Formats: sequence, structure tokens, C-alpha cells
Amino acid sequence: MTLVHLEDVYLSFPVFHGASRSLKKTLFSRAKNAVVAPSKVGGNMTVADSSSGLVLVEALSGVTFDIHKGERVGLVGHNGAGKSTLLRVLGGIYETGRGVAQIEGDCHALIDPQSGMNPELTGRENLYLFAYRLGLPKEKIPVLEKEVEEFAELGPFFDLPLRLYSSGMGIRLGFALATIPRPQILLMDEWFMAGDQRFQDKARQRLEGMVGSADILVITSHTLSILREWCTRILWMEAGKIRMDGKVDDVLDAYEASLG
Ligand SMILES: Nc1ncnc2c1ncn2[C@@H]1O[C@H](COP(=O)(O)OP(=O)(O)OP(=O)(O)O)[C@@H](O)[C@H]1O
Repeated sequence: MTLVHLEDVYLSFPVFHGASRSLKKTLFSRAKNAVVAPSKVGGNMTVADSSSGLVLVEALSGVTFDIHKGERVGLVGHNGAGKSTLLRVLGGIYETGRGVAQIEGDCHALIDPQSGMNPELTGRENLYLFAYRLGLPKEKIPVLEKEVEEFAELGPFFDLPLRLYSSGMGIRLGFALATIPRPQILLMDEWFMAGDQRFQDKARQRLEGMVGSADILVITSHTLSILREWCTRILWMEAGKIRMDGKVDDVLDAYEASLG
């Protein structure tokens, strides 16, 4: 069974510059519980302990939803609404502070195209490392090697260390590697689609194959046309909470209207 079940999930981050005078002034000038009113950027800030002055940002605040097999869910919301944090909770990268996060099924997160890559190794060696981590059988590697080399189009740079790559070259290789698995639950951050226009077109084709074979997709994006095309359901997040959850056109129309 493939399923995502979140129940009353909370996650806060400590603010290490919480001691700054101007921030304290802002927080303590509010009501007794010192909560900064929801703004159009970031999660709410609270003073967790007034004696130490520990300040927390509430990235997720009482998030509850289920996602079932066959659903393609888009996350929208202002900057700092909690979309990437939610994606990281689903991917098991962050533990929840409170609440239940139940993820049933093999899950793969496309969040940072270069995560897990070693800058001292060549593109080809990074491919071997990636295949080893995935536990792929040895006989599959030559086929993958050809596929990645052709897709990334790095020419002689494929056999040079990653530290010599431009950022776009790093993205090409990272993308080619990260799109090898065929998970049941696919999590995707929009940064993943960076790269030059020609590469984006190729990348899109490759992604479509990956998305098509996944049982569940969760994608964050500020590009609403992508969400309208790829999703069956939208979660609109605001300051760590779900503001609206429903059909693509209903939610995106309301979201667009709120942008003014
Ligand atoms: N590692 C971290 N340490 C401290 N605060 C964090 C951290 N990650 C996120 N936050 C805070 O949590 C809140 C939610 O951030 P998140 O990155 O999830 O937002 P987002 O909706 O993905 O934003 P964007 O659209 O700008 O990418 C923000 O207020 C942010 O400042």
C-alpha cells in the first residue's frame, strides 16, 4: 500500500540570532504570548522561553492530511510558508517535533540535485558511488553509465572532478543521477528544474517518465502552470498551516486571487 498520512504535525526551528535587540523588541512588543502575526513571509515566530529569550520559527503548525495512491499533489504558498520543510518531513530528512508522519512506500526526494555527490570524484565515479548507494546490481551499471553520459552531455568533463564543473554542469549530472530511481512516492522541489532552457526541455521529458511511474507525487512550485498541468490536488500553505486543500483549479484560482 502506498500512503502518506500526516496528523497534527508541528516543526519549529530555533533562531540563533534570537538575541538580536531589534527582533526581541518586535516580539516582546506584541501580546503576552509574543506571537508575531502571520505575515506574507516565513513561519510565525514565538518566544519559547522568556527567561532565556529562545526564539522559534514555526515552520509547520498542526498540519494534517492524507495522500492516496494516484494523487499528484502540488504545494503552493508564500516564501517561507513551510513547503520545503513539509517536503523534507515527508522524505524523512526532518523528524517532526510533534504529531504523526506515516509514509508507506518507497520514497525518493528530488530536493537538491547535488546532494550526496563528492566534488573530488569525476562524474563517472560519482555515478558508480550513486549506483552503489542504491544497491544496483553490477551488470546494470554499464547501461546506466551510457544513459547518464548521453543525457548529461558533459563531454570530456564526465571524466574530470566535479569541483571543476560550472553550477549548470553540476545540475545536469545531479539531475541525471537523481532521476535514475523509480520510487512509489516521489517528492520534488522546484529548484530541481533549474538549468538552461534546452536542458529543461530534456529534463522535463525524463521527469515525466519518473512521475508517470510513481504512485504518489508531491511537488512544490511557484510556477502555477506546472502545477495546473501536473497535479490533481493542491495544498495551499500559509505560515506553516494548510490554508486550503482541494481541486487544482479551485485552490489555484483562490491562491492567485489572494496575490492581487
Ligand atoms: N534550517 C532552518 N533553520 C531555521 N529556520 C528554517 C530552516 N528551514 C526553514 N526555516 C524557516 O521555516 C520557515 C519555512 O521555511 P520553508 O523553507 O519550508 O518555506 P518554503 O515555503 O519552502 O519557502 P520558499 O517558497 O521561499 O522556498 C521559514 O520561516 C524559514 O525561515
